[in-house]
Amino acid sequence: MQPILSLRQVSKTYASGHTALDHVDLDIHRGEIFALLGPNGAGKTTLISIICGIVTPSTGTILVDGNDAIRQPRAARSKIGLVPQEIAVDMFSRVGSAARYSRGLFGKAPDHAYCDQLLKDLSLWDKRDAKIMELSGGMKRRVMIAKALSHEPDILFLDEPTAGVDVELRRDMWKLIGRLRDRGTTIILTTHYIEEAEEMADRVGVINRGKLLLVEEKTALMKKLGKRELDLSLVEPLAAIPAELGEWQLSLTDDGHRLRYTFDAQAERTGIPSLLRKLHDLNIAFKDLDTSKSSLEDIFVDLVGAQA
Ligand SMILES: Nc1ncnc2c1ncn2[C@@H]1O[C@H](COP(=O)(O)OP(=O)(O)OP(=O)(O)O)[C@@H](O)[C@H]1O
Repeated sequence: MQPILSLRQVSKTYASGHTALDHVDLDIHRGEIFALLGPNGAGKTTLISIICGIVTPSTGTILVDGNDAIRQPRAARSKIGLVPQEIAVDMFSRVGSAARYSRGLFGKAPDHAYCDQLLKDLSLWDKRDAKIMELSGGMKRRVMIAKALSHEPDILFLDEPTAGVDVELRRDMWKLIGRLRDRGTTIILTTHYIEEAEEMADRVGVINRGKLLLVEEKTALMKKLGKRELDLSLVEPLAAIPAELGEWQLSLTDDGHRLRYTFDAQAERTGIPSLLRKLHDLNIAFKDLDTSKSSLEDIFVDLVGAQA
């Protein structure tokens, strides 16, 4: 299937001389949730702004559902809903009219039933007569989403959708994004909450200093780079790892009180039973054991750290 969004060799050097994007190639599949991860200043907002026609790229081409974002900006933009990082709405307008008004800006015929349904889906229906300034931060964010969806876009960009919102609202937001995807909307979100990508995304892209370092299926990425660790708290500290334990990948921490075994999370045989037997044979006793899995966060820190 044709990608819904296709970027080729997109670069942006601002007038200041700063290169915010450096030859980015990216295809987004129809109907997926794609999370773009990157630290502050990595180029995420610049990338979204270019796709939405807000910033002009220095080089490169962008096709939005077959429309050239530079030569056919209106057609390209009509396919996209954008929820920016900053809440930017007319605080005096009423919730009920915000989506209807935004729809009009895209030149779409009024469809009150559709706009009302949006408010219901976003749990804003009870607030339809409230002024936007009377809403909580989380509710204002929902209004931003209603406005972004008002013209029935196929692609929804969410720039840091849950920055500064509490845990409960974040979970609500994730559910909402899941529902939108179920209805066929392609969702691209930027985040520096790795947990968000881990929870939601089908694919993950990692960007740092304007370069797209990697694009991968989330589960494949976690399989490929994921490691597991088994930590044993020893009864007696060890000065060194005995030679008899050479076949396992072990390290000593905590002044020899802790023996750590790192193994491939996906391997058929973990090697743990044989390691425990060997420890028993060597009279190395432990009082506690703990396992952990490397998260997307560990993988991300390794990737970005390697580029530093
Ligand atoms: N208009 C501009 N003129 C000059 N430099 C800019 C401009 N806009 C952004 N930059 C710089 O480009 C780089 C990328 O910024 P961008 O906002 O795209 O990053 P980001 O990944 O979205 O970061 P954040 O998560 O902090 O929003 C930063 O170093 C930023 O200072």
